Amino acid sequence: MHDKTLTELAAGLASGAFSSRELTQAFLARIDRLDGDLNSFISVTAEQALVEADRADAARAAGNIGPLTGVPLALKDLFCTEGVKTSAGSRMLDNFIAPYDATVVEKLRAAGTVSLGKTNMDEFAMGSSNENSFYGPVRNPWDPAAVPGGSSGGSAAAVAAGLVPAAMGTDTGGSIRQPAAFCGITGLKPTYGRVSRYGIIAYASSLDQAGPMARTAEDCAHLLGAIAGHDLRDSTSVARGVPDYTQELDTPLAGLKIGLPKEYFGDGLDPAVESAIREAVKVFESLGATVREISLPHTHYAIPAYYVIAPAEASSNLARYDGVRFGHRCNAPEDLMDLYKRSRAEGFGEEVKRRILMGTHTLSEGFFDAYYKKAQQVRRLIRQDFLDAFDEVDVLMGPASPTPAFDLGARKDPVSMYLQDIYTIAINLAGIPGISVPAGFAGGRPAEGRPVGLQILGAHFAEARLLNVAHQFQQATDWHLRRPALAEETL
Ligand SMILES: NC(=O)C[C@H](N)C(=O)O
Repeated sequence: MHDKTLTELAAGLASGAFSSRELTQAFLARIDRLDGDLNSFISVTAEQALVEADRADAARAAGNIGPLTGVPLALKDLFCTEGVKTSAGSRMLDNFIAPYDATVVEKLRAAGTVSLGKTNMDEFAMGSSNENSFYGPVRNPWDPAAVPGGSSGGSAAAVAAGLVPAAMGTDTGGSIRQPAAFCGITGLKPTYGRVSRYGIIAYASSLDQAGPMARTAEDCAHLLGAIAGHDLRDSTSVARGVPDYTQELDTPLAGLKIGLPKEYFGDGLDPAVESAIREAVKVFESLGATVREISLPHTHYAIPAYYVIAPAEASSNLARYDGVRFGHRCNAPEDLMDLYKRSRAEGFGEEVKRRILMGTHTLSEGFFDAYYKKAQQVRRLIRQDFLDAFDEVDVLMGPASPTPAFDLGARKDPVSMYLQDIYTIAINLAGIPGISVPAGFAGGRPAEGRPVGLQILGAHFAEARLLNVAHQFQQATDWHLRRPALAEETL
């Protein structure tokens, strides 16, 4: 069962081929057997999952069902889940049991899905390799020497290894798309405001957005439909109807106008990644699309702008972890100052501290105009680049990441890690949606056989179009059906 897509599993449940309990048990057994080395889960909530599965089976028997009733999935460990540890990959929240459900979790539960547990991630979603987790690194199912990407690395690895058919991630600067690319799965970052952020542990509030990670675009379409929508508890969620994202999947692509941003094919792009992307573009041409070069002239400002804005917002969001109300508290504090200082020094890891320091500096008096304000102005120019591009073309395409997955421990310098985000970050700054789909494999050592992701970008709220374009590609190719050897293992 583990080799089926979410859509196929939903059909199997509907036809009575298996029950949600059987499905849930099968995936739990796989997690039990295969996750020791992968480390993709922080918490497995087996007991609760079986209760939810039985509830789904009972609902089905009563005829009270939706398209996702009884389907298992997993949640990145920054979605608050009532009564379940929600750590954000940090020692700071290792003892935090969330008192309520995030809106995404509430919606998934209302849709009848079954959560198998919480997946590993870079601490507070800061990272591109999952090496910044308090719970240890995650391994890439395609090659245990490689990272799975980050920060939603646990979600990506769990789906790629067939431990769960789908998982939720979040994307602030690439955290869904880059790990999806590294692990050979499909990951969608929706438009900012499409999905409620209520109950998602905040990193950079003007950029954070939740989205689905699964085998196929079709699976992502079902999941996005379940989690999208306006929420009074998140003032940045947009009051706009949620379409049926599966409806346009089969629309033919004849006449589709594709733009290739020339800045996404420049220095630093791995040749194997480039050739996979160019081959993928040819597939679209064979489906009747036209292709032209586009320029996004402010692209090179995206990383500097993001690494001012994101740490600034993080330094403010993370001020709440003070050891007083919840989270890690140091032993025997001498006074309040000592409590703050030691709780934070012990609770946060190195990268989180680095970003809090950077953010506090750029927001401090005398520096605000030079850094934060300027970065916001640059952000506006970056957004305008995309708006101009979408006057000319329907979608943009390029690589999700400049390289395939790199080796664990290979990038020690934080700047070289930040450069990983070169093709993903501008999308968050502009607030537009983006999807990464499997598009081939790298050749040559050490990346031989590691997946490559094609990134497809659309205008604000063009998710249905992106899913259509991605689905048509998946009808014409089989990259998304390839499995790492680990995932072939049956029980
Ligand atoms: N959170 C993300 O989207 C990942 C990004 N690499 C960051 O560290 O900020």
